[in-house]
Amino acid sequence: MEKDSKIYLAGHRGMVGAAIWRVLKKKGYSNLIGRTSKELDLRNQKAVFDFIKSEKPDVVIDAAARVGGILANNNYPFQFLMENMQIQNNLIDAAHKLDVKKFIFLGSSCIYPKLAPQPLKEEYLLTDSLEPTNEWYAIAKITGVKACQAIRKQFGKDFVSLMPTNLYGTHDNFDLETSHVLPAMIRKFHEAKENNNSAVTLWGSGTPMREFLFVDDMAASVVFALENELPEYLYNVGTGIDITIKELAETIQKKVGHTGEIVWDSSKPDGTPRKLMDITKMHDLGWKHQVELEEGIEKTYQWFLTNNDSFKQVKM
Ligand SMILES: NC(=O)c1ccc[n+]([C@@H]2O[C@H](COP(=O)([O-])OP(=O)(O)OC[C@H]3O[C@@H](n4cnc5c(N)ncnc54)[C@H](OP(=O)(O)O)[C@@H]3O)[C@@H](O)[C@H]2O)c1
Ligand SMILES: C[C@@H]1O[C@H](OP(=O)(O)OP(=O)(O)OC[C@H]2O[C@@H](n3cnc4c(=O)[nH]c(N)nc43)[C@H](O)[C@@H]2O)[C@@H](O)[C@H](O)[C@@H]1O
Repeated sequence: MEKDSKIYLAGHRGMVGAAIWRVLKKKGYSNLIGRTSKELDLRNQKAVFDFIKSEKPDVVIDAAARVGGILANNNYPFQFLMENMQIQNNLIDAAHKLDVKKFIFLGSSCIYPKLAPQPLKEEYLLTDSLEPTNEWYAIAKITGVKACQAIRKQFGKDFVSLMPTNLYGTHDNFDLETSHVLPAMIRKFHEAKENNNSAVTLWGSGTPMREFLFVDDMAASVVFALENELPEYLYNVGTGIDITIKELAETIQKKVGHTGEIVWDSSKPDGTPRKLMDITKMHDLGWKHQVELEEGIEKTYQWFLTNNDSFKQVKM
C-alpha cells in the first residue's frame, strides 16, 4: 500500500478507529480522511454514496458501528440490528459501485454459534444457533461478512473481514449501562475504592470465559490487513488466551487496589459461556498480539485516571 493512498476510516473517533488512525499516522500514511457521525451519518445511504463519490478513496476501513456490552445489546435489539446493517451496507455498496480498491470490515466474535466447539475456527460460521443476548448485532455483522465475501467471490475484489474478540483500551466506553465488562470493572472498582472500599456489584455468575485484546493490537491487525492482500475472506483476531469473568474481576480489583466485597447480581445475563478465538490463520500470515492482559489493563486504567471527567459515555 502506497503511503499516499487515500484511506477513508469510518468511525475514526471510536476506540478502535482512533487507534487505527494513530498507527497509520505513525507509519507515515499521509492521506487519511475521517468524518464524525454528526458530519456524515452513515445510516444515510445517499449521503454515504455522495461522500465516497466525491472523495474517491482508494481504501475504506469500516470501524463504525453501533457498539455496546451485553446489556445494551440485549435491551436495544432493533438499533443493534438495523443501524449496523445500514452503516455497513451503505459503505460496502458505495465502495463496490464506486470502485474502491480495498475494503476492510470489522465484525465480532459473537458471529459464531453460542455453543460452537472451542477455540472458534472461521469455518464454524453459520453452523448452529447464536447467543440470544447479541444475536441482533451478530446477524448484522454476519450480513456484512457475507456482503464482502460475495463481492470478493463475484468480482474478485480485495474486500476482507476481520473478527475481533472482546476489545478494550484507551478511549473505551466507561458508561456503566452500555459498556463492555472490562471498562465497567475499572470504573466500578475505582469508584468503590474512593468510596471507602464499598462493595462492587458485577453481573451474572462470573463463570463465563472471555478473551481480551488491547485496542492497539487490534489496530495493528487492521494495518496488517491493509498492507497485505489476505488470501481468504474472514480472519479471527485475538490473543488465543481467555479467563473467567471472576478472574478478570480479581485481576482488576488488585490493579486498582480495591479491598471491599464483590457481589454477583444473578438477575443480569451471563451471555455465551465461552468464545475463544482460533487465531491460527492470522498467526500463519505473520500477525500476533503484543500487549498481554495485565499490561493492557494498566494502560487502560491510567488512561481512565487521566480522562476521568471526560471519558466517553455512549447513550443509546
Ligand atoms: N469494543 C469491542 O469490544 C469490540 C469487539 C469486537 C468488535 N468490535 C468492532 O470494532 C469496531 C469499532 O468498535 P469500537 O469499540 O471502536 O466502537 P466505538 O468506540 O463505539 O466507536 C464506534 C464509532 O462508530 C461511529 N458511528 C456509530 N454510528 C454512526 C453513524 N450512524 N454514522 C457515522 N458514524 C457512526 C462513531 O462515530 P462518532 O464518534 O463520530 O459518533 C464511533 O466513532 C466495530 O465494528 C465493532 O463492532 C468492537
Ligand atoms: C464484544 C461484544 O461483547 C458483548 O458480549 P459479552 O462478551 O457478553 O459482553 P460484556 O458486556 O463485555 O460482558 C461479558 C461478561 O461480563 C459479565 N459482567 C460482569 N459484570 C459486568 C459489568 O459490570 N458490565 C458488563 N458489561 N458485563 C459484566 C457479563 O454478564 C458477561 O458475562 C456482545 O453483547 C457484543 O455483541 C460484542 O460481541
